[in-house]
This record gives sequence, C-alpha cells and structure tokens, in this order.
Amino acid sequence: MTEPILEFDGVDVEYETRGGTAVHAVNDATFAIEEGDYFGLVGESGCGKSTIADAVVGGLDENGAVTGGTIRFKGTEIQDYSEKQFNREIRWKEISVIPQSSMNSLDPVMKLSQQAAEMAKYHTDLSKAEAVDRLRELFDVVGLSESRIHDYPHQFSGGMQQRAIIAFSLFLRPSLIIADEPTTALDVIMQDQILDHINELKDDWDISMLLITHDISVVFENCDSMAVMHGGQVAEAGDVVELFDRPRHPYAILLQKAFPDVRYPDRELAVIDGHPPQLREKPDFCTFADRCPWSTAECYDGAPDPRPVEGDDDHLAWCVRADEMEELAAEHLRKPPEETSILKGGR
Ligand SMILES: Nc1ncnc2c1ncn2[C@@H]1O[C@H](COP(=O)(O)OP(=O)(O)OP(=O)(O)O)[C@@H](O)[C@H]1O
Repeated sequence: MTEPILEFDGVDVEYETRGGTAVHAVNDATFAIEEGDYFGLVGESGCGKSTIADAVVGGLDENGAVTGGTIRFKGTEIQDYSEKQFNREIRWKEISVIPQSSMNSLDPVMKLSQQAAEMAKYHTDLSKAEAVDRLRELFDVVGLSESRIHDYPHQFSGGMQQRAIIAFSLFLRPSLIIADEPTTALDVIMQDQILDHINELKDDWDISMLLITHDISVVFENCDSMAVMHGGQVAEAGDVVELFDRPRHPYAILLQKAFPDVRYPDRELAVIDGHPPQLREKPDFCTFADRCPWSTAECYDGAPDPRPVEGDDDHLAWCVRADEMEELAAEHLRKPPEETSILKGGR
C-alpha cells in the first residue's frame, strides 16, 4: 500500500484563553487520507473540524498550537510549520483550501485574471498570457463563462465566487484540496452544483480531498472514506460504505439517523440532546459519554482507544462497547418514540 497523502497521528490542539485556561479543541486525533481518496470529516459544531484543517495549513489562530502528535503530508511532518512556511512550500502547489466563503480568499480589488497572473508569477514560469489562459480553461472546468475572467470578485454571486475559488484551487495542480464547509453559505440548488463540480474533479484530476462538513449525508454521497468527530475526539473512521452499513460508535449511529435518507422518506429524524463538554483539560474519558444512551462507568475511565470493527482493520471505533453496539443500537432504535429520550422517531 502506498503512503497516505495526509496522516494525523495522536494529534492534540490547544487554544490558550484569557486568564491562562486552555481549550483542548482536538485530542489524540488519528486518521489517514489515502492518495486519490475523497475523505469526509463530519461532526457537530465545535467538535474540532476547522481546527484540524487549520492545523494542517499552519493557520491556527494565534492562541492555538499543536501540542502533541504528528501531522504528515506525503510522509513529511508539518505540524510545526508556520503559516508562512506552509504558504511558501506547500499552499496551492501541494495543498489548496476551499473555504466556507470566498471573502478571505479572493482579493476584492483585483480582477480574477490579475490574481491568476500574480499566482503564476510567484509559483510558476508561466507568462501572464499563459496564466490567464490557464484560468480560462479552469473556468470552463467549474462551469463559469470564460468571458468573466476579467471581472472583479464582487461582480460574482456567492455560488460563482465559490466556483472561482475551486478554479484557483486547481491552478497549480495540487495533490490535496481541503474544503471546509464549501457550500454552507449557499442555497440548496447551488450547494448541489458545487458538490457536483467537486465530484467531477475526482474523475479528471489526480486529486485527494479533505471535505469538512456537519452533514453526514454529504459525506456519504461524495466521499470514499471518513472520520466522525465528537467533542474534540475522533469517534469512528473508515470506509464510507462500512460506516454507513456498520456504524459502531454511538455518536456515528445517532448522527446517521439525524439526517434525511432518501430510502426512508417518512422517517422522523433523530435529535441528539445535550451539549459536548467544555474541554479545559485533555479529556481522560469519552466526550460523548454524558449524552450516550449506552454509556457505562468504563466510558469515564480513560479516553477510549481505537478498536477495529470485526472484518475490517481499517474501520476503527473509539468506543469501549463497539463490539456490542450492533445489538444495543438495534434494540434501542426499535423502541417506540415515547420510550426513547434520544430519538424522536424511535428508529
Ligand atoms: N481561537 C480560539 N480560541 C479559543 N477557543 C477556540 C478558538 N478557535 C476555536 N476554539 C474552540 O475550539 C473548539 C473547536 O472549534 P472548531 O471551530 O474547530 O470546531 P468546528 O467543528 O469546526 O465547528 P464549526 O462547525 O462550528 O465551525 C470549539 O470549542 C471552539 O470554541
């Protein structure tokens, strides 16, 4: 097997806050993105998804730092790269970022063609005319009219700006794209179109993707492999089909039931009550335990280690009861609605 393109190995990220306390935003995060894979990172707000993306690109807020573990890109440790070093050595050429909104990525006072020329000047031997030609080709790839390359960003709608960002993200033919909630700011129709474009890249470009979202159905529809995060911990990771068919972490099971499934249009959606804990210290317990219908005293006795799910060593669940979960979940989810405090629909 070839080396993963991006590997997190026991990564901790902390933010210092005023008064000297810390927020332990990511704890012992471990997962790998194989070359050519689209990898989805999913979890509720505040679970640490953007912190993971920022840690890769040296873009943590000033009060944040990777305090443990390693992040390897193509085998090279990059967890200590500053944003400056990352920008110089890796950004655009190797890793591009598609952010939630293009506001921070596109220069509002420069035409898009000028921005392409600037990028080419710093990173390539292309002439200005060649750079503009390349942007023209990429506009075609993302479904934008070539005639718009001399426009300013503000002349574009939000959806068009996101397409332009995707075009720029491909400009230097990187091997990994990190897309952090790339469609959240868009309407539903536009979300679909952008995801379609992102998906089409898979066939025509030799690219891997880290797609960050709170919507597990987006991951199921667009990715090959995935990790589910909860409360600063990775809960489950593996092949998308595996996690869809055989989720073994309680949070992954309940999250799956919280989103619509076209196969069960009449199903009521699950609600996961409660809030994740404030992590002032590195958690030495499962951060889902307080909200978990199946938690036991053992869940508070140390952070859970990853357990391979039977039959697939690449499918890992960070749950002490992972082996029992198929049975427990089936029993719980069969209960009628009034008997369950977690699931509205009782499925
Ligand atoms: N600069 C910061 N200082 C202190 N705490 C921070 C900082 N940035 C993020 N956090 C905290 O770190 C935790 C993880 O935040 P993060 O933004 O990575 O989560 P997320 O899963 O991306 O959430 P969302 O989906 O809402 O963007 C949260 O508790 C958040 O409040």
